[in-house]
Amino acid sequence: MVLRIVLGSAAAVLGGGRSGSRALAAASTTPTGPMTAARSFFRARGGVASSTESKTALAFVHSWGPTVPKQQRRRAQHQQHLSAVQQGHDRSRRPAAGASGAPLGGTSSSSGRGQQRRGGGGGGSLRLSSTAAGGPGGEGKGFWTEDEEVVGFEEPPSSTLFRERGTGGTSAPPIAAWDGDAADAGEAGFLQEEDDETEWMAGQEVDPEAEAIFFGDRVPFSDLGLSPALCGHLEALGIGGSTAVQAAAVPGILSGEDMIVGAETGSGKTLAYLLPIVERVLRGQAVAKDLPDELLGNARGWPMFPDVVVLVPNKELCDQVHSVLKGILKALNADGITGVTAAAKYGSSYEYPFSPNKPAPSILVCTPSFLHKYTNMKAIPLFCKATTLVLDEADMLMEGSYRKQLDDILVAFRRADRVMVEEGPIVDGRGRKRGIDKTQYVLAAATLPTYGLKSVDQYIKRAFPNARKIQQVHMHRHHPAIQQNFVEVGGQVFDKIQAVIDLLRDTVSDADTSRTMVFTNTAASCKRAYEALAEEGFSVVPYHKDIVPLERLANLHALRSGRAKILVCTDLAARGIDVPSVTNIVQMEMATNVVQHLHRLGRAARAGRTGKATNFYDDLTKDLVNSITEVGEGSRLDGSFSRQRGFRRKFKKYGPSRRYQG
Ligand SMILES: Nc1ncnc2c1ncn2[C@@H]1O[C@H](COP(=O)(O)OP(=O)(O)OP(=O)(O)O)[C@@H](O)[C@H]1O
Repeated sequence: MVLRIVLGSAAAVLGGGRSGSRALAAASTTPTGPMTAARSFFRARGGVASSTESKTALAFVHSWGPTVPKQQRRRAQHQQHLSAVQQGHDRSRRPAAGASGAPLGGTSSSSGRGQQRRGGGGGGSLRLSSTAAGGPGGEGKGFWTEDEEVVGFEEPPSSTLFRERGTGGTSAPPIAAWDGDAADAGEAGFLQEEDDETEWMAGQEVDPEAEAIFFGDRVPFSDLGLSPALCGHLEALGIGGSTAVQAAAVPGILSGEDMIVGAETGSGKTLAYLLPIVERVLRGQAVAKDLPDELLGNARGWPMFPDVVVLVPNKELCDQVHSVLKGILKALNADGITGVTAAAKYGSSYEYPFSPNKPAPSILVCTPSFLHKYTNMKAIPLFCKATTLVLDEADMLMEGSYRKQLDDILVAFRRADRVMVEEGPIVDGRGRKRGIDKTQYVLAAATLPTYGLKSVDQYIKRAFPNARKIQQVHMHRHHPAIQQNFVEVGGQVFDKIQAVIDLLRDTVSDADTSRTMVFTNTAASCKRAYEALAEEGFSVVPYHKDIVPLERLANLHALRSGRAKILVCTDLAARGIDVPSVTNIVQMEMATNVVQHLHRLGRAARAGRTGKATNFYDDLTKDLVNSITEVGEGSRLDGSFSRQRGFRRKFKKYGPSRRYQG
C-alpha cells in the first residue's frame, strides 16, 4: 500500500477510473486498616461513590447468586481482577506514600514502565515519550514502581505499526516520542515505497496493511489492565484487541497519569480514554462501597456531581462519544454491573442539571459552553467531585472561541482542587476529593499544532506541565491509507460544483455501499452544492450551521444507515465524526489550512480501512496545495500548518465576494 498524491487537471482526473469489587474488599480487610487503604486508593485513582452507586457496587460484589454461568464467570473474573489490582495498588504505592514527591514517574523508565517492560522483540518495540511537556516529568505521578511486580498488564503492549514489505519484519515504532527526532523514525517506513499501489476499496473492506497500522500488535485489552467485565463486552462486540494507540494510552490513563494522546484520525482514541475511565470509576465504586460512613461521610450523599467530565467541542461529538459510552455501559448493565452511568449535556439552560432526586451521571460528556456556566459557582462547582477531566479534540478546545471558556474551566478545576483536596475524613460536610493530589487531565487529539507563540503546543506546556505525551508516528503526516488526488478547477463555485458532479457520476453507484463526504467552506456554497447534487438525482443530505441541530443529527444518521450516500457539509463535520463506511472524501473547496485538511480527510480510512480523497483547488488555494504536496509522503506536515495566514491575506485582498460567493 502506498500513499499516492496525484496532482492534475480536473479533466484528466475525472476521466480516470477507480483505484483504490471486592477489590476492594481489600480496602477494608487490608492489615493497614480501612483508613490507610482508602487513602492510598484514593490517592491513586480517586473517585467517591454516591450512596446509590455504592449500593449498586455492593450489590454487584455481594449478590452473585446462581445466574447464567457466563455472567457468573465474568463476575468472578472481575472480582479476582479487582483484588489483584488493589493488591498491586497497595504494593506499588508503599514507597511513594512516605516520601512525598518521590519520583515514581517522570523518568523514561517510570513513566512508560508498563510498556517498557515488554520483553523486547526486536525492532517492533513500543517507544513512548518520556519527556514531560515543560516541567519535571511526571514527578510523583507514577503508579507502578520499577521493582514491583506489574499487575494487570504484565505483558505490555508491543506493536508493529507497519511492516516492511517483502520482509514481513517490523520497522519503525508505532508511537514516537513527542519531539521531532523520534517522530521522524517513521520516515523510513512504508510511506516511501512507491512501487506498490493500493487498490481503491469500496464499502467496509479492511486493508491488511492499514489494519496493521491501526491495530499494531492487537494487544488484548486484558493485558492492559482492564477488568474481565469490560474485556468480555468488547469481545462480544467483535473488538478482539486494542489498537496501537489504545495499547499505548490505556495503562497510563488507568494509573492516573496526566496524558496527552496524539494519534492520527480514526485510530481509536475515543475508546483509548473511555475504557480506562470507566474502569477507574468501577474500581472507585468498589472501594467506596466497603468504606465506613465515617470515612466517606457526606461524599456518599453527593449524588449531584459527576466523577469524570469529558469535554468535547460540539453537540454532535457529545452525542457520538455518549453513544459509544452507552454501548459499553449497556453491556456492563447486562452483566449486572450498573453503578456507572453516563449523560450527554449541552445547550444553554442555566438550570442546575442535577439534584439528589436526579443524580448526576458518573461520567458527564458535555460541551465547553455547558460546563462554563458552572465555573462561577465558587462554593461547590458542578465538577468539585470530578477526578478526571478529558479534553477530546483538545487542540480545537484550545483555539478560537473555545480557548477563553477552557481557560475559565481549567481555573475553576484548579480552584476546586485547592478547596476540595484534603486527606482524612470529611468533617465540614462539604465533601472532598480526599487523598487525590489533583484532577487527572487526559487530552486526545489528531493534531496538535506547534507553530506560533499562542500555539496549542505552548498552551499544553503551560497548562499541563506534567502530562506525559504519546504520539503516533503517522500523526501530522499524510494519512497512510488515503490515496489523494489534487485537481485544479476554476475559482467560481459553479465550476467546483460541476467538477464534483462529474466526479461523483464516475465514482458513486447504487451498488456501492461506501459513503462520500463533500466538503465546502461556507454554508452558502454547501447549500448550493446540495441543491445541485439533489437535482442531479444523487442520494444526498446537507450538513451545515444553518440547519437546526436535530436535522443535522438526522442527516448524519441517514448517512450512517445508508439512506443517503453523500453528505455535503462544511467543517462542522470535519472533526471527530465517525462513519466507518465513509471511504470517499471530496474537497469541493479546499480546506483553508493543513490542520483542517488532515481532519477532513480523516473522516475516511477509519479503523484500518482505506480511503480516497479528491481535493479540488483553485488559484487562491494553490499555495496551500503546493505546501501540502511538497512535503514528502512520509514527512511531517507541521511546517505547513501556518500556511493559513497566507491564505487569509489573500482572502482579505480578493475577498469572498469575488471567489466564494460566485
Ligand atoms: N480496538 C478496536 N477494534 C476495532 N475497532 C475499533 C477499536 N477501537 C476503535 N475502533 C473503531 O475505530 C473507529 C475510529 O475510532 P475513533 O472514532 O475513536 O477514532 P479517533 O482516533 O477518535 O478519530 P478522530 O481523530 O477522527 O476523532 C470507530 O469506528 C471505532 O468503533
